[in-house]
Amino acid sequence: MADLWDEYDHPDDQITYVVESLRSSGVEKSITHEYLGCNCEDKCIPETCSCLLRSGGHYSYEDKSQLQNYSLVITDKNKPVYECSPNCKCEPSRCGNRLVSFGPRSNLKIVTTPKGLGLSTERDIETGNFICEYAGEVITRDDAHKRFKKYQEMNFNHNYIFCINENFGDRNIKTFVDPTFYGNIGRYINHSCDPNCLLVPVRVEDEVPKLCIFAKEKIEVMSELTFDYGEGDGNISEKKKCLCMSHKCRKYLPFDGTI
Ligand SMILES: C[S@@+](CC[C@H](N)C(=O)[O-])C[C@H]1O[C@@H](n2cnc3c(N)ncnc32)[C@H](O)[C@@H]1O
Repeated sequence: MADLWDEYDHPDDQITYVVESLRSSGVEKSITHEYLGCNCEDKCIPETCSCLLRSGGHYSYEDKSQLQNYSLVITDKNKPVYECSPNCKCEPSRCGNRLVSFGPRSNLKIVTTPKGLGLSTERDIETGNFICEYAGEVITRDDAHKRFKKYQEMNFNHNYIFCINENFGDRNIKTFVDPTFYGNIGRYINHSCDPNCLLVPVRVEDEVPKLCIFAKEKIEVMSELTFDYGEGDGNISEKKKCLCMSHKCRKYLPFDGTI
């Protein structure tokens, strides 16, 4: 966290900009550090790198110096995606398994939309490219419920609390992120029932995933970036009318009734 920086800020100074998610103390206690990282002496390749061998995805790229052009390729949906981390022995400048830990892409812009503020791009984006993390406070399920109720009582216009629900075999993992007061540029991404982005949990250094937004398709300059809040079982929200205007619109914002 200490070295990470990005070029963005919030238009509202009541919101604190954080470059990556912060963990509330209740969440910190549940972290296990069983896996320490790979022992690759040179670059990491899928056949030998222990991070890539345990990962459900890898990045494909032409030129290691062009991070913005990396694309995520999911190879096994039943495994979490793991990036190499400072615990790994590989040389960061040669390792191709590090992307989201370097922060969001450039040329993102906060815009005004009928859904409130939104996020758009001032440059074309290719399929699979990384956009940014949906960063905020990682909170417990209990806290998510309490905060949601509190924010409703305070008549907040928007709900930012997001729950990602992952299933790996018998294992179910729910991660709750709240960027209401501490968040990054990702908190402005609106929902669409026909989105151009996708949320993928990526693990760097620990088992609490970063909620990472990738381009689902080629995105043209000045397009609004959206993802489907319902994909990972979605945000915690009241039934609110969806304004995505797509022909696939499901009429209401997704609501996660399972949490
Ligand atoms: C993560 S915030 C997105 C940024 C927000 N629009 C803002 O102004 O800060 C999620 C909230 O934005 C609004 N929103 C997002 N997508 C929407 C949609 N498709 N239709 C209507 N409202 C939407 C809802 O109020 C939702 O609770």
